[in-house]
Amino acid sequence: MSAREFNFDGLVGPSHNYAGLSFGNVASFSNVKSASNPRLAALQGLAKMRALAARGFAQAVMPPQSRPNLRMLRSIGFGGSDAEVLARAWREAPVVLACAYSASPMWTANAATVSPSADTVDGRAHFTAANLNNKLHRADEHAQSTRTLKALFADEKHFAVHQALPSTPAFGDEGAANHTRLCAEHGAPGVEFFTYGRVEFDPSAPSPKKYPARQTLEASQAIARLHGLDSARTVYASQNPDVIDQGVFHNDVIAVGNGNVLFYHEQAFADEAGVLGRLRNAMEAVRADLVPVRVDTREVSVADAVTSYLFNSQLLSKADGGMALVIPQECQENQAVARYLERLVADGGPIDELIHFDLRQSMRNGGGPACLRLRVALTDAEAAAMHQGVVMTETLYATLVAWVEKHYRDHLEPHDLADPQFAIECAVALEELTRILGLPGLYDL
Ligand SMILES: NCCC[C@H](NC(=O)CCC(=O)O)C(=O)O
Repeated sequence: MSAREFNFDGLVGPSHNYAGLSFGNVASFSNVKSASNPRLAALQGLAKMRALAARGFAQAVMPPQSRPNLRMLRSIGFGGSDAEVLARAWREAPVVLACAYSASPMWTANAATVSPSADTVDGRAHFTAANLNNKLHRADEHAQSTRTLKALFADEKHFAVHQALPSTPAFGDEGAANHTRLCAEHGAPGVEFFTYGRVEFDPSAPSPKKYPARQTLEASQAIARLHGLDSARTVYASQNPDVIDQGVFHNDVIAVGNGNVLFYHEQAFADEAGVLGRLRNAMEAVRADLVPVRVDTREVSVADAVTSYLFNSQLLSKADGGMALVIPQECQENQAVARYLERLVADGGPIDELIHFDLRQSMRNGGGPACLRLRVALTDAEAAAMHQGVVMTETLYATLVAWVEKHYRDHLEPHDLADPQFAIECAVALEELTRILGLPGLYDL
């Protein structure tokens, strides 16, 4: 059956800020407490959505989550009126207040793992919201992610939306950032490729020493079961723990796949040859040949990959049969990466075009083009059955730009989070957004 891959990009929320909350994510740590520009962040994200939609790629928008997360603050003992909760949290636990204000749901690659209907036993598209339990500021996202996915993909004839896995270290799950689908074409059965950083019940398995491994094998296996995947077409691979310790906190910082192409760094996996062998075998079952595009360390070091986010790119199939790599402009500012990319598109391989965007506001928190989008391959019938108000069009783009310009601040510093007026501003903005997107009751306020 023919299908198209929709990219659901996260709309950056009005409280986008830099709080250094993600230990192991180099950019987040280095920009702690610097001033952010939520308006610019949202406009940069929207510009990417619009440009890709205008090129004919299927593009949709995923709404932000409601911030501040007063429910979380109240659950840990901050009481009284909303203003009192915020004032006391600011006084006693400013980092926790920043967690309650994080706009991190903008990185929708972490919202869920998605298995298209061509891969699942019941022929429905399956979604499991990621519990993101490794970080306080992200650990509550799954509740709204589930709610949002249920609102967008409500038709149970076509879609199954699962609750997040139990929120315990054994089931650490970061969603599609550690999940890749390889296939001959989006509508055909594919191979689902899960990467993990740690195995809870095998202490002898490789794991990083310095930074946390956010995804476990047990979580990936649970998702494959929930989605009803065929074990012959499901591959698990350990990330290389040494690269996690160099800032590769998600596999999508060092590898990206699309169609039958896997673009990856030679140090991405603990056992490169074994992984490629298993992928090749699994792909035989779907009559597709794996095309690995391997980047050697002598061409691009892991450090250059982490600062430029070369692999946190989107790899998109074009109508002409080629593939475009959607990269952040940091790739062109890094000499080794820029030189590599020139050769890549000239060498006659599957990737023949570069599309670059200024996503600096997101990049400063460690989120590149790939972090900002959730891939959902949908047949025509499924695409017609999902909520239509989020599909990116020129009209929606213009409406959202006007909405951002009306509601978003262009300068946000840590102390602004203590201002009760700011919480009201955020609530008013999202209330209007539910009307723009035609999603009344989206938020459980
Ligand atoms: N897929 C990209 C995710 C980036 C995200 N950054 C953050 O949450 C940084 C937030 C801050 O530090 O304020 C993370 O590490 O999970």
